[in-house]
Amino acid sequence: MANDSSFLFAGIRFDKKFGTDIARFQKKDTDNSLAKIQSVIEDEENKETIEAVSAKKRKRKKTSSAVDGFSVFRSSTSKSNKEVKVDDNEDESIRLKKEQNKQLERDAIFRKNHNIHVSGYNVPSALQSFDELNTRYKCPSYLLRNLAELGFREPTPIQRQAIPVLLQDRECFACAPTGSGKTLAFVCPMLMKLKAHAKGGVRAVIICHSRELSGQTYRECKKLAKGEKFRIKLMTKSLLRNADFSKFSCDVLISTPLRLRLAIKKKKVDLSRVEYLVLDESDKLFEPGLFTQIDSIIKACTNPSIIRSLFSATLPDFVEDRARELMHDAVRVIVGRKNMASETIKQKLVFTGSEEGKLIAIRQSFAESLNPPVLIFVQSKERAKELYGELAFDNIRVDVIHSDLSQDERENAVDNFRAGKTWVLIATDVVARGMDFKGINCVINYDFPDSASAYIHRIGRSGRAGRSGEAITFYTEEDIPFLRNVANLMASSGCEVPSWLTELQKKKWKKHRPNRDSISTKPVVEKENSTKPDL
Ligand SMILES: Nc1ncnc2c1ncn2[C@@H]1O[C@H](COP(=O)(O)OP(=O)(O)OP(=O)(O)O)[C@@H](O)[C@H]1O
Repeated sequence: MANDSSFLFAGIRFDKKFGTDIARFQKKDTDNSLAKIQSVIEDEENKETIEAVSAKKRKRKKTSSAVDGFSVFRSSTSKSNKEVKVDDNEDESIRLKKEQNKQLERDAIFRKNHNIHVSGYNVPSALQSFDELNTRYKCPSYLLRNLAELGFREPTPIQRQAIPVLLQDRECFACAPTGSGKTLAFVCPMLMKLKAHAKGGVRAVIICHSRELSGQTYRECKKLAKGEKFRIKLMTKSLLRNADFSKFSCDVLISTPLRLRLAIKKKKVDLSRVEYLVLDESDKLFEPGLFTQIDSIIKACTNPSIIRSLFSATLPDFVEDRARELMHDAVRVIVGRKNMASETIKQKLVFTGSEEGKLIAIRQSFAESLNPPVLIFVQSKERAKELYGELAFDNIRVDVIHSDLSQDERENAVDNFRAGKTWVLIATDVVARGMDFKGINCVINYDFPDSASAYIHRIGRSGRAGRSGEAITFYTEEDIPFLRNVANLMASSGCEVPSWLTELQKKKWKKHRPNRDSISTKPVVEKENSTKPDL
């Protein structure tokens, strides 16, 4: 089964470019207004009703004319009961078919208005509102209350479509822009399906690529589950070390791949009863470094009725292939276009000439106007330390996060930045994905990102949940071969890009991490002694 993908989408046409599934509406639709489209449907409905009535009249006329001269008022009772039954059944099935077609049309128009594209057999209608969670799926009141308390009034497009898909026990792989609410899109149906706490091993698993994201997802789950006694666990170092996994039981377990794999191998955690498995940031999880761990987790989840889902803001073809190998009868949900930067972010490219130029540019820009919070990305932990060493004494509340720090230090760095105690956070790609720092005003790519997905995820730390944001990308001579790739991403998300940029030569973007000159301007001895000041 693993390698036979064709049956997964049996009965559907898999349109990678999504052009055809909306084309027929584009033909009719010159004005995007839903009201207008709906009135067209209603007109169509009226027309169909009128046609159906006249057809019935014609039919009746035909029946009566057939008996003309015998009795003009001859009623249908003159037909045998069997004939009447066949007629009624036919009418009923025509009516049902028409109703189904109308619903499909309404669904397609609704999706088009919310920029949702789906592929898959029999995809459930998207949610019109959170109220439908109750009317269609009997959503428990604690969850509706929590949604309201969190201020979530309307579902986001990914939530509108992915929630009903998962609630109808369909596997799903989904791609939606950064900051568009994917976490709720998988946590909400998971809690609804689990219903209440139950004993019996691990019931649901969410895998996140980093400890920071696992912690954040854990907190989001807790917020959504408030008021219901679920056992939600985060696989921390101490849990991994101290738990008796032979008796381990929880409703939702959130973990990084490495920790869960260790728990499977060394502690024999039992995942055979897992009913829901979510791979968040799935393209990252399927990268070579993590794939073996993910593979062993997937294999350990042996429950035949498991529902698996994959979510990310970037969905490369190799992940789609994996998803099709892995999943049964899956629904593919794409919001907007695949692999696109969020449209709410104003993006800029700045030529700095050299490494020195970058430092001058950043100092100048902070001196002119520093509008915190600002997140700065560099390509390695060494460079993060160096830049921190430069900015730490510039009278700016700056901190740094990278993988050499202890877990506590990493958590403190994130918490202080979230709380506004830190204005500028220097980071490696360790926080480029998934992290929800509310209200980041600006992301600076101090070092050019090494791939399209790195660019999309890094800048996606700003402009979240419909807010606006800004992203500035520094480039030097070394980055010019890859400039066009960023320019294309900028253009496709609606930013103005000078034409010379998009006319540059095309170059395949393969992990671009050149050896850059040191950021540090301090002599070596002083550099070694520089410590991190308290915030
Ligand atoms: N329906 C909603 N209405 C308003 N805000 C929402 C809604 N759903 C989620 N949010 C908020 O949107 C923000 C982004 O959500 P989330 O972190 O789930 O995004 P994401 O799509 O997973 O992003 P990324 O791709 O970067 O991981 C969060 O602050 C979350 O609380």
